[in-house]
Amino acid sequence: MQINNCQSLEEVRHHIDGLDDQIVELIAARNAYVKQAANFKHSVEEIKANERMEAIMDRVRNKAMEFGVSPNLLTKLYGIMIDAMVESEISEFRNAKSL
Ligand SMILES: C=C(O[C@@H]1C=C(C(=O)O)C=C[C@H]1O)C(=O)O
Repeated sequence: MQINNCQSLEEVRHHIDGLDDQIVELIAARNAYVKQAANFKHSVEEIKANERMEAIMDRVRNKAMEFGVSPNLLTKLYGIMIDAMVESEISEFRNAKSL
């Protein structure tokens, strides 16, 4: 991704706002796929998929280091995000079962 050399605070904030819009859209898309994962699982225990979570954390921490961002920040952000998405996957799973 190209990073512009900004000439004003307004320009900096314009880029930040644009990136925030994309981040929110990406999080919503990610959550939509996580919910679909419920279709392929058979129990709440299976939904939690701890091994997969750990693999994601490793991958994201490595990616963070590649891009010069704190791996601990990414661990915290992903921890919060995955916990919330697992909850939405569990709701999806329970709704599908009660149909
Ligand atoms: C989407 C899945 O289910 C859950 C949600 C995950 C995620 O948010 O990436 C990862 C593992 C599971 O906790 C999956 O098993 O792949």
